[in-house]
Amino acid sequence: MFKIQTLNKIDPDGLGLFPLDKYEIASEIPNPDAVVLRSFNMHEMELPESLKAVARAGAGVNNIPIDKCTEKGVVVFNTPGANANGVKELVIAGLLLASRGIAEGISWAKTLVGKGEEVPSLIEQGKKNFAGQEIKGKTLAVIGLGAIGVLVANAAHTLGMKVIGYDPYMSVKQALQLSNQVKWVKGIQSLLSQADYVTLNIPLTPETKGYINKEKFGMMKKNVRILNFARGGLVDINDLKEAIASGKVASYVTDFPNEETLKMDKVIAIPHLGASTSESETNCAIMAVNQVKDFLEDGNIKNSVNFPEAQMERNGGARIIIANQNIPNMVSQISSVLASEGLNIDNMLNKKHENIAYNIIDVTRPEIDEGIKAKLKAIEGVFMVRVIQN
Ligand SMILES: NC(=O)C1=CN([C@@H]2O[C@H](COP(=O)(O)OP(=O)(O)OC[C@H]3O[C@@H](n4cnc5c(N)ncnc54)[C@H](O)[C@@H]3O)[C@@H](O)[C@H]2O)C=CC1
Ligand SMILES: O=C(O)CCC(=O)C(=O)O
Repeated sequence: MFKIQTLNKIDPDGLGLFPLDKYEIASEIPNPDAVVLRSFNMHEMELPESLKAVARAGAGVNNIPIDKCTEKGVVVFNTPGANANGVKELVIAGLLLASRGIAEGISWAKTLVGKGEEVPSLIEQGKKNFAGQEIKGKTLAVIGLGAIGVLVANAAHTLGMKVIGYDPYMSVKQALQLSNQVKWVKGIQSLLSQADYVTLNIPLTPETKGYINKEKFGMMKKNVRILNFARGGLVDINDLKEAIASGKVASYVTDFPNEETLKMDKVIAIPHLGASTSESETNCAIMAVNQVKDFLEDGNIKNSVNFPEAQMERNGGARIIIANQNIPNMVSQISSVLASEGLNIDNMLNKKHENIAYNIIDVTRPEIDEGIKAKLKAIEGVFMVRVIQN
């Protein structure tokens, strides 16, 4: 039986893919083989020795201690693109919220409760306070042309915006999906100096923390509107406060409010709703669960952020999976151990990601002695071994 711990509510269409004759699933469960989560912060959590996989039903993995997981041989998965359309739609709503007094106007209209027959005329008198601008013809700068950024860029173009994008690491797959009407800009200064609107669609990492700061505000035009549906930590909040006070920033729409931004003028705070649609939740959960199953049952890896892609058809025999440091002479030491046990390698895959090598080895015997694990683990540089019997 595999044990799955869920740290957030995971869509039942996904969780239902774990067959109950093979899997036990609970929010609290001793010795889990895998954790499935959304935004739960795992940084303070002790990682159980039994843990083999962590699956983020979503894109951002800044809530997961990736380095700690890697050291322990725990494979971390995410679900690239599975919620991108949900976020794109909310970013488009954000463009409109940043342009018109929609949020402020709605709050004001509610204050008229009790005014009876005067309400229609009060509405007509008060609406002048909430007038805005149209997005057509304005320039949107998209920072991060990944799954979400590309969808936002293409959609904004169809709404009549001039769209420019910046992503020094854009993948070929994303480049092929980007409309040829979106202008790819090489330098951040050039990008920001043209923008009426800026949308952030990059991950939060130690390198991108405080990415939008005093220096970047300095590159922007007056009255710029900023959309942050990526992570709160990407924006330096003290610098934002100054930029709002000086009139540089006309509106900051964020899916990640905190105590400070909630109190600030010109901030529209949304309670992290980017991926909160039934479609996104289902897509993410299905993808996360399928990836965990494939890993636990067959050692295959798809969409991991810390391990290489590795998929190999089973041959009907037992399978050994081994993770080791990516250093010379490992494969020959591993095969020597297997040969000394009289095991014949039928098929083998060796893949690398940064300083990790991952091996899938199928042998002809249907079952192998678990004791072999100790011998393989004793090889210097090997940090994870699993035997999957047929
Ligand atoms: N509000 C919400 O509910 C959601 C928020 N997100 C956030 O949005 C982020 C992006 O999501 P996806 O587009 O799905 O991820 P993705 O991985 O497909 O795209 C991220 C893109 O950012 C680029 N990038 C990384 N560092 C950069 C930098 N310094 N400058 C410019 N580009 C850079 C990458 O090359 C990549 O193309 C996630 O990491 C997550 O933090 C994602 C999903 C839901
Ligand atoms: O699960 C959620 O609602 C959060 C989605 C998100 O922020 C992400 O996928 O990075």
